[in-house]
Amino acid sequence: MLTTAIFTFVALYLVVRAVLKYLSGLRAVNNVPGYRCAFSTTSLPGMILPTSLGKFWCNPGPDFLVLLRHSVYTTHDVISVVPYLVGAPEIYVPSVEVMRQVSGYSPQFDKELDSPFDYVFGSNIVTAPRAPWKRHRRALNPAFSQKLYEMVWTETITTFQDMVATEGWGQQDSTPTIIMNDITTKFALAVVSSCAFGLKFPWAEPPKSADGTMTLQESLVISTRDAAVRAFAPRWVYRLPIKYLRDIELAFNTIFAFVRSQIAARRGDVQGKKDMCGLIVEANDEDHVNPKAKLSDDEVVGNVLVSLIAGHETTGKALTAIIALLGLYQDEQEKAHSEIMSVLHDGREATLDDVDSFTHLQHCIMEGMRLFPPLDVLIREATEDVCLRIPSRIPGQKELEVAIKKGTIVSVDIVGIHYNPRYFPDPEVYNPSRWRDITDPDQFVAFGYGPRACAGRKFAMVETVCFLVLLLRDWKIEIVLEKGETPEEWRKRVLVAKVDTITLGVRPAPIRLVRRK
Ligand code: HEM
Repeated sequence: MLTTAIFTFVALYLVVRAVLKYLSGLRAVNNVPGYRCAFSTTSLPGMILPTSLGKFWCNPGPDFLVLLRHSVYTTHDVISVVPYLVGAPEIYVPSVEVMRQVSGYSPQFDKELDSPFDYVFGSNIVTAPRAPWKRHRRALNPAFSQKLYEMVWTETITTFQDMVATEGWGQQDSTPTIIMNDITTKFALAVVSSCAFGLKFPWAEPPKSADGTMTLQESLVISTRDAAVRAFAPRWVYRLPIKYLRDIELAFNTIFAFVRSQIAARRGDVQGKKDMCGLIVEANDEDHVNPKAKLSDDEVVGNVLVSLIAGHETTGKALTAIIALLGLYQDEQEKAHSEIMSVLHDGREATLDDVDSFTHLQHCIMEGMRLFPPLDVLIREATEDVCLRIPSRIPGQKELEVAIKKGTIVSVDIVGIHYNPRYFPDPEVYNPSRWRDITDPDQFVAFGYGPRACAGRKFAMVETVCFLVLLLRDWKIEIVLEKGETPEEWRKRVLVAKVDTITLGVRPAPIRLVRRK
């Protein structure tokens, strides 16, 4: 009897709580239409559970914007997600104008004040809200210097040569089928490890976990993909005999052991190298010269870890999409090749000073990142009640004013902006030359906007340009079709965007390199 009464009371309490949460969520987003579901997309369960938009069970999850980009915004300029169980109410907008309002310098918006990734990785430059972020940024800013970009250029060449030699492509006229995703992520990790941490990463022998069962790259892939599980699951679950959970435990142990060993080595290094890792460790010194840039022990670990993650997953995924598109659109590849040969007409090697001369190549890169931006949203939280001014998708219509409440998450939808026909006519078409006529630099949102824009933008661009110059100068990229498959069918099979908790990329992309005569 008593048990039934307690059960009924608890059930009633939960239902009332859910209804109140739901109603207050609707008020917070000013009743903007959208998805009504148990979990918000930025909550841990919302991130872990797959996207499902059924009538009886709705979880927008990580993929809904990619899946619905053709339908959602054809009828709405803004949508909301209102959860009744876990998470804050959310607004999504595919608008450059709103991005300026939300991701600019306004104190009305900040990064999420309680990011789940802070629990997993430690407070860091990427996820920290404004106040601690200033310290993080001061500590890391000096690392992003001309010296770093020179190192990125040199390391990209060295790693490229190591890759070609180790893979045995040097002696061949044509390579076997390559799954580009595997190559590019490993490549980007090798470059960032070397430039940011001074850790050489031989192509044949990538660093492994202490027991030799997991490479550093595998542990980073799992740590990023399953960060939400790590934040959500209690520690005891990792003792269960479930391979998936055991792998997560091993991945996190490997990555934390690696990062701590790098930090310890730097502390013992009296010369103190001024690369990214050296600067982060220095900012933790007892007698650090600038107290406004001092970092705690956990912040040191957090920053080293996210620099590794931010510096390789994104670049690797962007490179795969760009290479796959160049393989599919041979005319654009030939234009990029001709440009490279004309810049290097006297047969010399390219240098960092040449980067700006590869205009068409840069447009191919931007167009690839427009179609497949490695980060699909800029997530901010309203720090006070605020009115969003949202332009209409219909020419001549008045802008919409949406009053949202403090605590609402406002996500600037990068995919939505990059596929918005107001900014990019025929947005589905791969057309690198469109960038010749685009005068507003804010329309390219792949690296974010405002004070929190990507600190590694130049790092990534230098690496990507250098990689593609080396590749396209000597090799022709060809897509590998299945038996009876047409290039259009290959496009539909491979060039499909998928979000892996944090980053967006294409499906496994089979290509072949054919040596240019
Ligand atoms: C194609 C490659 C890359 C893409 C598309 C990319 C994209 C982005 C975006 C969109 C943001 C802003 C997130 C926000 O506003 O919420 C960001 C921030 C950041 N990125 Fe990147 N990134 C790339 C490569 C890199 C690299 C190579 C590094 C470092 C080596 C890096 C380091 C950072 C850092 C430190 C931040 C945080 C900046 C701050 O809040 O002050 N990124 N990135």
